[in-house]
Amino acid sequence: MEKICVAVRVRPPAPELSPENGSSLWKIEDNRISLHKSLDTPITTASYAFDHVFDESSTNASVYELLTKDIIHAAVEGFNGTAFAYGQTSSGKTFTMTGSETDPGIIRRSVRDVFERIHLISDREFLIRVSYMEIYNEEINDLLAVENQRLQIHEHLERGVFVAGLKEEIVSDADQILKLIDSGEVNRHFGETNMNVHSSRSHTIFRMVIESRGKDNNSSDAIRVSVLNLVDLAGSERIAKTGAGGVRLTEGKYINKSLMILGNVINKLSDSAKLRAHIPYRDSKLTRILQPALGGNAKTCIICTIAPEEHHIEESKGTLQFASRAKRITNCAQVNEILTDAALLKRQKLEIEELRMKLQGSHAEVLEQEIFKLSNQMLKYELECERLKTQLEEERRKQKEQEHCIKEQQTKIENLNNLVTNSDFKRNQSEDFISLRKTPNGQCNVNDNSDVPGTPCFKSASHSFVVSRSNNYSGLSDFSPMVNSLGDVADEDTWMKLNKGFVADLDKLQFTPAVKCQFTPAVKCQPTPLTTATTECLPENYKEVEDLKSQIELLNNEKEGLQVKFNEQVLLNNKLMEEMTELKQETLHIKAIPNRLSESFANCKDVYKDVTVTMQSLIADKESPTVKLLFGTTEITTSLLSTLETQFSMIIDGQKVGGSLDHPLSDQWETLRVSLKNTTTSLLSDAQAQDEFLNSHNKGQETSALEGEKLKSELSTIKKRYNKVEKELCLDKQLLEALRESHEKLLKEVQLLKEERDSLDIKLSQSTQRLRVTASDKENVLKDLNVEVKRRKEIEEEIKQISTAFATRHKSFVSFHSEIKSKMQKLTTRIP
Ligand SMILES: Nc1ncnc2c1ncn2[C@@H]1O[C@H](COP(=O)(O)OP(=O)(O)OP(=O)(O)O)[C@@H](O)[C@H]1O
Repeated sequence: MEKICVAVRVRPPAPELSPENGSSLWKIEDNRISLHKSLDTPITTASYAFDHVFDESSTNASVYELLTKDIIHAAVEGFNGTAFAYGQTSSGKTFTMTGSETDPGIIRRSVRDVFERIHLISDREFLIRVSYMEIYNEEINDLLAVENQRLQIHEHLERGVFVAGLKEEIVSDADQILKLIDSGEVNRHFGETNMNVHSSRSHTIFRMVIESRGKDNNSSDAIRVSVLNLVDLAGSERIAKTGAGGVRLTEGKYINKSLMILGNVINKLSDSAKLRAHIPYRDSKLTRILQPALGGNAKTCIICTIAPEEHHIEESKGTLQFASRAKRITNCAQVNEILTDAALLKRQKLEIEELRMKLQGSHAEVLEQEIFKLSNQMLKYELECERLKTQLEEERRKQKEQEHCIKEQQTKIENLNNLVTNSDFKRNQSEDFISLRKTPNGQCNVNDNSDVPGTPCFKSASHSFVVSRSNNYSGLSDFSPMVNSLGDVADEDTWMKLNKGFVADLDKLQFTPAVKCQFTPAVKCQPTPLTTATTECLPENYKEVEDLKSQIELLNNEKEGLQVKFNEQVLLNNKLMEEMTELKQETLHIKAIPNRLSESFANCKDVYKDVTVTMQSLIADKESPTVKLLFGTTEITTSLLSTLETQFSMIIDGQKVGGSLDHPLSDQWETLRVSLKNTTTSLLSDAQAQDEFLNSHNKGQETSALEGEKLKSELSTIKKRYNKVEKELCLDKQLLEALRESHEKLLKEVQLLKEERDSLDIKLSQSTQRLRVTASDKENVLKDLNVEVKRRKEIEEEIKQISTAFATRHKSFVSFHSEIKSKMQKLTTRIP
């Protein structure tokens, strides 16, 4: 484990502002930077120490030499490496990473240094690939291929986190890379703000993948692959100071948000491991890409840049606090090797041979193997747990999708039900109307005097036929454009919190309402045209409506069946979760075993020491060969015991211990137990023989007899202790056996559960398929119904026209009738 290397660099004051207050308020002494009030009084609360502090006169060459060089060299050796610049806008990040013509920055120096280094390594051959990307407004663009925009991040078991579709150029010399960088720079987003005429509006990541292998083509040689990331972050900015508006404002908001997430990640990582909760790497593309550099397996350095001007003091303090927290982060860098099968085999053989040499003639090997086996088992459990966890999460996601799908179906069915109810109601109305219009013998009584001029009034109760819109429609969410929803990010308060190490509540910064509605307009915004229809049913359509109704009932039944299956699936998943918890507990038990073994072993060591001390005290002639042999044996055994103790502590600390896995567990324990017993018994019997010998020679001498008694009692105490240790060992063995059995049982159960889950998965997918078919059926039904409604409307229109024509004709008939009548009256009056 090694800490991230953190340095601070103060840029020279801007020419137009210099000298603002005579001299800088920041004082640098060795690797410490502190804020001084005027008259040179230091402010104690604002004093920070880092790995390096570079003052205004420092050059990129010195920064590279002291901070980055080692990481670049390590990258050539196979370690992942990352260097990035962090700081407020215009504080000198790009100057540090890219540099100027006279003083090239870290990126250019690294490129040259990598090739110089490679030329010095004569026994390996190298393959270098480079890529250059930027994260602009939370979208990844390829700077080496402009057509590659909005690239996605993916995760792979072996490759880790990677950007899909990013162009990687294979290069053979430094100049080629520098040309590529120049071409990439052209595509980078820069913009002018009040703070910086050439301000980076995106985070850029220049990446070199360095692969190497031995030149002699030895099959035992592994391929080393390391990734070197050189990152120039965009600077945090206060909108009031940058005077940003329009595009610049949007960019500023995205920049501040991603830096805030980076700050959150650093905060969480700087907490002690116990307090550390979930690290929110996934909250931004930047933190996802930098994940290996932050708490991962890379060698990392951060250069935090600050502006010396007095009006930037608050921002500079924020940057220094960020740097202080970053300093607490530890990474676990290791050479990244890809081993071929042959290389792996050869390497393991060598390791085994080495161990054998080390522990030759001792039983420690058995213990070693045991330890290795145990650590392997633990690793296996942990991997299994991780895998099950991922599966479970996937399962839950599927469930949610299913739930969502079922809800949608429910809404549709409810709409259809409404429609059918509505149609029934209208049908009743129609029937009432028709029965009103019919004479008792079934004939239409259109000439009924009570209804003259007799136009049928289908609209009489039209308002009661209007069905209200579904909730889905009326409940459209108000969504604002994405940019406005980011308002929280860019305001100054939030910015200040960011700089003071405040952990932002990211939920506030989510785009949920706007984005959700943008992505699901079909679901949210779909109107339900049928339910707004104001139509009436005619008798000839009853049957069709009845058919539709029964179809809908069928669909409802099917939906209920699916719901039941879904509930079953939820239950099963819960069960799986319980099993997982049990498995975890088992793993904890197993993890505790090395501790217990270590204790038993320490006891064993004590007993052995007691035995040897007693033996030595029993022997009068210190120069005898027995004594020499005893001393020799004691030394060897003690050193062996110490080695084993170290191995145990390594296991407990979670380090890897080499060994072979050939023997079964119980055999190893048995061998150890027997060998310990034999050794101790032989030592004891020797000691007893010595005891008897001494006794026989000192017979009659009272003092010696007493001494003999004392020694005897000591020996019996030792014997008792030995028996106790032996029992403990037996118990441990039993415990291990029991744990192994329960683990096997659990594995079987997990297998069964997995099979069950798979079969449920299949059922679920079948159900989903059926649901889809049902949905399309429903769609068809809806279409039919639409057609029907249209037809009814047309009929209604026709009836209206007929009624109007009838009314006109009736009117003309009435007027004709009255005309005739008046004519007849006139004629009648004329007739004498
Ligand atoms: N150490 C330095 N020596 C000389 N000039 C510097 C130094 N650091 C920065 N500058 C100058 O200060 C100005 C701002 O620097 P730079 O563009 O590197 O800032 P930045 O932090 O990358 O800003 P932004 O985040 O807006 O991109 C530039 O004109 C740069 O040349």
